[in-house]
Amino acid sequence: AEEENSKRNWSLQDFEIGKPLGRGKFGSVYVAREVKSKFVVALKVIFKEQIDKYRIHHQLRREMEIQTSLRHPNILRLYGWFHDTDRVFLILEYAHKGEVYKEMRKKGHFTEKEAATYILSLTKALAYCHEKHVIHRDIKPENLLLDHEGRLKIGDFGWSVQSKSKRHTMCGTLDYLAPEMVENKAHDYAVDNWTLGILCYEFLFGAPPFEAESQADTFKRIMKVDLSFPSNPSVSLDAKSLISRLLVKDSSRRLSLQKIMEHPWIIKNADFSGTCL
Ligand SMILES: COCCOc1ccc2cc1OCC(=O)N(C)CCCNCc1c[nH]c3ncnc(c13)N2
Repeated sequence: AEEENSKRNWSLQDFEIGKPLGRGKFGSVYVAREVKSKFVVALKVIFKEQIDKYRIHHQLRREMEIQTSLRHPNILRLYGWFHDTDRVFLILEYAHKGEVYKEMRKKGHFTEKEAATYILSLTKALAYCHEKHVIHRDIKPENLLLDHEGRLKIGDFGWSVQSKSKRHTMCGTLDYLAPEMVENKAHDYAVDNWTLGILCYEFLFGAPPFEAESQADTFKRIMKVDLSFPSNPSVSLDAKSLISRLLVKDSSRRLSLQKIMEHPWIIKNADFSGTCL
């Protein structure tokens, strides 16, 4: 059934459009239901004039080819796409519980069990991407989604690249960028390891570690790896040790994805089913 669905050329008539799920830089996302199968999806609508205006044809095409080719429980599926005269439509897996960062804001910060479960899910998804030579480079809370079981899904591949060599292009908001990216130096897979450290800190404390009033100050704090842990909320030494092994300036010395999965804090706290209900 799946293969004929992915080959089928879909059109807007095949879907009933539901509530809007949010607006991104290039388009809006809606809940939608495929009329015949009653299968619920997320439909991302991108206006062709925006694609032309921001000249993102090739990046969008690469991103869609990447996301279509990836099959992992912690990566949002891209089932297919279609277009009409002025819009491109992406047919995506629907994440019922929405954006991780909204959940984080609501709670202030996650428990060590929630944080460890999300970090483990992300690490597994990144290990899968890296073995397929895909570097994400733009993982931030608003790109992370939760399905109906509370399972984490990486939502959009804003700046992912198929790469074996080092990459140079600048991208993403500063808070999550590794020093070698902020310095616009050559970078490789290890940027995602750095970002895992940033996210682990933010999940536990409610804000990223190098946050500052200005981008210039954030830049300085990243370059110095100016890392400090507030005493409130109180966080275990194991968690701090993992974060300190990821937020390392020398990208070759950051803890590997395999070692993250074996870290005592992950083993002790993560729910290996990924749902942590
Ligand atoms: C070129 O695009 C590649 C794919 O990008 C996306 C795929 C799916 C997305 C969001 C994507 O990009 C970011 C974006 O548009 N927003 C930040 C606005 C909407 C936020 N999502 C809210 C949301 C809630 N339940 C969901 N279930 C599935 N997908 C969702 C959402 N969003």
